[in-house]
Amino acid sequence: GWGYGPADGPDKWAENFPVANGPRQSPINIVTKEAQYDPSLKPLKPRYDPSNAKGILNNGHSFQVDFVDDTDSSVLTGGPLSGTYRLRQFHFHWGASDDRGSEHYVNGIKFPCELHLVHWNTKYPSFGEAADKPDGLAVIGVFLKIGAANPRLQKVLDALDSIKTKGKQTTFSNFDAKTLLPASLDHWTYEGSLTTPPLLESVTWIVLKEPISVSPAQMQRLKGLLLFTGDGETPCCMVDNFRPPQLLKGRHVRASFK
Ligand SMILES: NS(=O)(=O)c1ccc(O)c(NC(=O)NCCc2ccccn2)c1
Ligand SMILES: [Zn+2]
Repeated sequence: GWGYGPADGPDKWAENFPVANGPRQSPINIVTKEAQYDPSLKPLKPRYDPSNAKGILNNGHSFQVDFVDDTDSSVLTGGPLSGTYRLRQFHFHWGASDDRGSEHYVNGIKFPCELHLVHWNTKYPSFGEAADKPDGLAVIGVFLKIGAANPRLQKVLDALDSIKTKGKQTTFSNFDAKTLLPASLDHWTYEGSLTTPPLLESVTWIVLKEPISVSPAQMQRLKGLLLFTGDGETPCCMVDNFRPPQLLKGRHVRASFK
């Protein structure tokens, strides 16, 4: 399988996933001066139902909180999107130390962590069907910066102790993903891809300008997760699970704000 180490990491992904060298790969470095304000972008409208939260899973390269996505009760509309996108899961990327961890950069600045809220276009019958269509997915990226402890993260962090190793999952109910979003929904948007294999070029990226806070102690708990291992193998810490920025290849980033 793929991972983030020297033998199976981002520099090796093109061997099994040639789209890694494609025209709309993610993440990217967002150069804010080159992002054009687009007044036609509508306000972003995340409408999430906390009762759709289902479970939390250690998938071996991150952990994700999964949502029931068989109705339109937790959806994203607006921004650059036409149509309705259903919330499927959210997950994080982070570093071994706080000087790295995010996938997107802003003017070359890295954040210690980045949250991704993954949605799929309901014009398709399922996530799997949507995952390889050019307008199939929409991911909201939220930067986390070191500061005051973020009480909204606590419930997620408290669940990590029960999913220490790859494949472990546990129920995770009644969680409002909207509480993880910052006050402002100002964003940059561009056409990109999944940032992990299979690197499908199906994602409309919506990267929020305003970060949310995370304390050093809270970051520490993320780093305590074990990954890339199943039970019984030598445990190693799940850290540095981020892909570096990819070439723009002629793409334009739009801004929803002046
Ligand atoms: N990091 S990201 O771009 O937000 C992102 C979002 C949703 C995803 O499914 C992935 N990647 C991921 O889950 N890869 C392994 C499972 C998979 C996902 C899609 C199609 C086939 N197999 C990455
Ligand atoms: Zn991600």
